[in-house]
Amino acid sequence: MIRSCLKASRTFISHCPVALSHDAVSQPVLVRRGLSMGLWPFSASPRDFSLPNASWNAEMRQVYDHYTALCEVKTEDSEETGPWHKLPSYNRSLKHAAGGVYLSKLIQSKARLFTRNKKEYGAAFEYVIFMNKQEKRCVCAFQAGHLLEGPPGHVHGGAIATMIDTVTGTLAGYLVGPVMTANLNINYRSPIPLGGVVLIHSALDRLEGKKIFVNCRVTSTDESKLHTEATALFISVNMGHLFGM
Ligand SMILES: CCCCCCCCCCCCCCCC(=O)SCCNC(=O)CCNC(=O)[C@H](O)C(C)(C)COP(=O)(O)OP(=O)(O)OC[C@H]1O[C@@H](n2cnc3c(N)ncnc32)[C@H](O)[C@@H]1OP(=O)(O)O
Repeated sequence: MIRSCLKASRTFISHCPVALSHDAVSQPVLVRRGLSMGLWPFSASPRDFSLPNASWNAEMRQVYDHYTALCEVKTEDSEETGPWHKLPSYNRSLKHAAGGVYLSKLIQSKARLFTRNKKEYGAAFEYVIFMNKQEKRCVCAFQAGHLLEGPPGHVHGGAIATMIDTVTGTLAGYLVGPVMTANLNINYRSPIPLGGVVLIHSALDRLEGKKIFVNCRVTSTDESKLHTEATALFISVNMGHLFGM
């Protein structure tokens, strides 16, 4: 069983955008693997859910174009990489999931990332995350679909919390490797209209041993309106923790 867990974790590791070296199962060592996902095991060309689609409104597209331009600085001679990176986003993390420790094969095969479990464009979580590793921060453009309604015409607080957990967790994971959320503190300041686009800004506050403290602000795209503020604590875990070992 331990061998199958290790195999599962290695499969997982080798397909993370920011992954650990193979001998990092018990001792994380960060290895930047770039954004290529060419060896993805589930299909020849997995869908990157963070690419523009027909459901994106003009504001969402505008933010995407703005940050994409900051990713690629083209000169006459060469195409340099800017300080920002667009992260790809897939709906499955694991082929073998928890190595059979907890999950039945049926559940393993059907498991999907919560925020990417709708095939219908625009129905729920449309988002794209841009990472700035130098500044240890990221920005997410989030367009909330009609299935995320809470108060009439506005986004459900749980859906907002999900996105905050996702963005802050992605930042923490990008910077230090596998993490789990230990604490999430949220203040809802003003409601987010359904179908609207907001920016979710997240930055590293500090690292204390295994603890990663991250802050987060959800604002309008022009940043004039504050919708939500949050702080999050993530704990660095080894792959064994994720697989119940
Ligand atoms: C792997 C990534 C793959 C990504 C690829 C797919 C891409 C898509 C990206 C989407 C990104 C989504 C990101 C979502 C991430 C979740 O939503 S995770 C799910 C929700 N979280 C959980 O279920 C966590 C459940 N809790 C646990 O497993 C364990 O309690 C923890 C949090 C891992 C900590 O356990 P532990 O390692 O034994 O830590 P422990 O030694 O007890 O404590 C370490 C330190 O932290 C402190 N601490 C621990 N808990 C707390 C707390 N709640 N409050 C304050 N301090 C605390 C302790 O006091 C201690 O402090 P020091 O004494 O060192 O000063």
